[in-house]
Amino acid sequence: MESVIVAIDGPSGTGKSSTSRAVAAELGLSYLDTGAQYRAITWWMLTNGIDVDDPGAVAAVCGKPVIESGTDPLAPAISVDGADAAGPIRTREVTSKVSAVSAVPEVRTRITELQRAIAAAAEKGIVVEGRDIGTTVLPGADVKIFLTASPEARAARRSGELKGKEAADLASTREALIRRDAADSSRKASPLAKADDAVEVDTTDLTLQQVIECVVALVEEKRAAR
Ligand SMILES: Nc1ncnc2c1ncn2[C@@H]1O[C@H](COP(=O)(O)OP(=O)(O)O)[C@@H](O)[C@H]1O
Ligand SMILES: Nc1ccn([C@H]2C[C@H](O)[C@@H](COP(=O)(O)OP(=O)(O)O)O2)c(=O)n1
Repeated sequence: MESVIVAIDGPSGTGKSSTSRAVAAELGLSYLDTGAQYRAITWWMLTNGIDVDDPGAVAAVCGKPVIESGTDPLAPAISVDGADAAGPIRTREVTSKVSAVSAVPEVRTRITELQRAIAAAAEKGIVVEGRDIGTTVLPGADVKIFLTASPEARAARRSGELKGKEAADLASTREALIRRDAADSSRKASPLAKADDAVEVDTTDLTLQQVIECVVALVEEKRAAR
């Protein structure tokens, strides 16, 4: 069967990661979490004392960290300079700084190159999730999905994931999420946006299973039409 490239974009908490992993696993495709790559480079900047609010300082060193992404949807993995980074990239500190780092054009150029190389190497095809996959990274993707959901639904999903010290109340989770979406949507370099030819799926009142079925159906429809 010919390889297929699926781009899944949308704001935080719309279900991109869960949907992408499940669709890739079901269809035997590779999987790439591009948000994890931006989180990894942000984590490296913070660990190395770089002032992440200074775009010049970020641009000057953004070629240094070696970022490697696993592409098995059943075992998502990310490492920085050979060290497992899956845990540290999910802290609230990284989450609060990732929009500033990912707005730096030099960072985007570098990470976009990595993403295209990974997609090109995926023999059976790949599901790539992020913010600008359908518009910029892989504009020729076979299937493009743009997931949305109400801020209330997204905040409820996100705060359900946070535990212990990191747990925040619903209102502050909602505020942080809205702030990050606004930053990601308004930056100059490749902002969060729906591609003109993407299918928009509002997941507010859908179960995860329904979203997965919807995306699998769109991919199978595309394959059948070839
Ligand atoms: N349709 C859905 N209904 C309810 N919960 C969902 C749905 N889709 C995803 N979730 C849950 O919401 C949380 C955020 O999903 P995730 O896939 O990480 O979103 P994103 O990658 O867009 O930020 C996860 O805990 C996930 O299990
Ligand atoms: N293709 C992408 C993917 C993520 N980013 C940036 C912007 C996002 O706020 C961060 C983190 O993305 P991630 O998908 O991990 O975020 P959430 O899982 O939605 O919390 O990375 C980006 O600029 N471009």
